[in-house]
Amino acid sequence: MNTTILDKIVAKKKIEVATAKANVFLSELEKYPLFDRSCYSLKESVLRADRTGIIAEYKRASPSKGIINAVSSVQEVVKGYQDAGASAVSVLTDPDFFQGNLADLTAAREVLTIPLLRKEFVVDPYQITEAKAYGADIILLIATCLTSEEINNFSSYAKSLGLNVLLEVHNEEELNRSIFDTIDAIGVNNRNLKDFSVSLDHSYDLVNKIPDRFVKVSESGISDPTTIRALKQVGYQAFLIGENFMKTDNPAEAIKEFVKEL
Ligand SMILES: O=C(O)c1ccccc1NCC(=O)[C@H](O)[C@H](O)COP(=O)(O)O
Repeated sequence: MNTTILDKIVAKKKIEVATAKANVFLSELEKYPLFDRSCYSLKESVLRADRTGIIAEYKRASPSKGIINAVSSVQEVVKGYQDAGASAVSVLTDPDFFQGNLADLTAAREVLTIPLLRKEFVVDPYQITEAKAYGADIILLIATCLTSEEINNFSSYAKSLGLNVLLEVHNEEELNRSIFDTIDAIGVNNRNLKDFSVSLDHSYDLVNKIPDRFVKVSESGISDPTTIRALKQVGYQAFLIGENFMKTDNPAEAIKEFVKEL
């Protein structure tokens, strides 16, 4: 069987987490000042009429596109996202494939009063403790990378810390084996993480299969306000957008212009 980039990301992630665990014990993370904090609710933020439903992402690079934006500062960008009406902000913390880090997450937390997602490939509950300790309100669980048992256990642990849980699926099989009451939001990733093809059909095909008690999120490949209007019509409440803003010289300005067209 061919090894995909996703396999490589997950393999590298397991090594990264083992190193982190050896360097900073879990009991130490639990003493970090940001760990003892109540989290902003993703659902409440998404439902607010004065916000757009956009979960705007800070993304320096990606496996599919290489370098996207190596210059814009995290605080300037995420503050701009918030000021433009984003419902939440997503910050990638993977260093090897996305050029992110946990310091970016804490820097974002310092300037935000809206929910903050740690965008990461979670393979171990230690990363969930880290997410809280470094300032996140939301964690992502990617069904493609996890068993049903892991999704159940990891989401229960995240809820016990007061975090919001966003589950990411790409097809019906993943959706059907991943629904637990400890999940707050379900995101349909329009990008196939194995071959990077992008199609909004995934969002349209799955929307009515997601129970209405979950916040419905459409993720990736969104570059046009018209697409958001169409996705809203079929039942999506939130929209994860990264590259479309980050590929510009001024992501904060780009979201402002985008929102004017909604
Ligand atoms: O973006 C990639 O190339 C990628 C490759 C492999 C795994 C994950 C990947 N992206 C993570 C994301 O989920 C996106 O950053 C996010 O949905 C925003 O997508 P976009 O608006 O298309 O930047």
